[in-house]
Amino acid sequence: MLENPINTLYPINEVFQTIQGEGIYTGVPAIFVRLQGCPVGCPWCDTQHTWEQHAKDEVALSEITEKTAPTAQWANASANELVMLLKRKGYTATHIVITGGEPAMYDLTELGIALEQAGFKLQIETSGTFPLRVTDGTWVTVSPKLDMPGGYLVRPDCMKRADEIKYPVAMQKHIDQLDKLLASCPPRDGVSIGLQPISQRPRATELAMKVCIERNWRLSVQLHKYLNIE
Ligand SMILES: C[S@@+](CC[C@H](N)C(=O)[O-])C[C@H]1O[C@@H](n2cnc3c(N)ncnc32)[C@H](O)[C@@H]1O
Ligand SMILES: Nc1nc2[nH]cc(C(=O)O)c2c(=O)[nH]1
Ligand code: SF4
Ligand SMILES: [Mg+2]
Repeated sequence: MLENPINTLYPINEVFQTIQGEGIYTGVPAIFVRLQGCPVGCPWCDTQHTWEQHAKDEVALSEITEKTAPTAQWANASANELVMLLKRKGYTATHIVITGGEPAMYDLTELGIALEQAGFKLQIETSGTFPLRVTDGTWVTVSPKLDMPGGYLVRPDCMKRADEIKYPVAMQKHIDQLDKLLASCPPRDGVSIGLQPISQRPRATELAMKVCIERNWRLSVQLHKYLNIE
């Protein structure tokens, strides 16, 4: 097999334009490209329809942009096909968020180069459990996943590459887990750390606010869920 295949195909679950609802870029208009497939298995994951990639769910790329509800359907697209699709759609956002599923399962270099050449700024949302293959200019948001059923470990190299850490929390145990991770795999100096309450639970939000104030960390509330947008 070629080391660096040209025309990598990416399994695309959905493409849509909205407002970034999480992390440092909250509020920024963004095009989301959601890739299919994730083996990490977070029990509270809000995109479980992306976990499995079944052949029976493969559809044409044109069907992906017409989705009106979340489904497990996906379509293969090359980086160039995706750029052409974005141009056809006439989106106004210049910020692209590659998410999933777990997008770091795929080599995103070719996709990043094509999108950057087309004038877009890239951000990836990742659990930090797969080696990152992204362009140097890609903004990397690592949302570490610890002790999840899939048994994947957070990688120190992902923690070092992170431009932002965004940790989902519901209880004190999660803060303790994060503290341990930060001690063993420290991010670079000055990297923003944010806490994201799991599923808008009031107790989770209270805990996240309290710890953010104590530590001078950022709160990430999944703005899109309060606004009822995608
Ligand atoms: C669906 S994941 C996809 C990207 C990647 N697999 C990851 O976990 O970062 C996108 C973001 O949503 C967060 N997330 C997923 N389910 C959530 C939930 N129920 N409440 C809060 N955040 C959630 C994840 O932690 C991650 O930051
Ligand atoms: N509006 C909006 N913002 C988001 N930020 C990260 C998301 C994701 O699913 O990765 C997400 C999402 O699904 N919608
Ligand atoms: S790693 Fe991300 S996509 Fe995968 S189960 Fe966890 S939150 Fe969901
Ligand atoms: Mg989401």
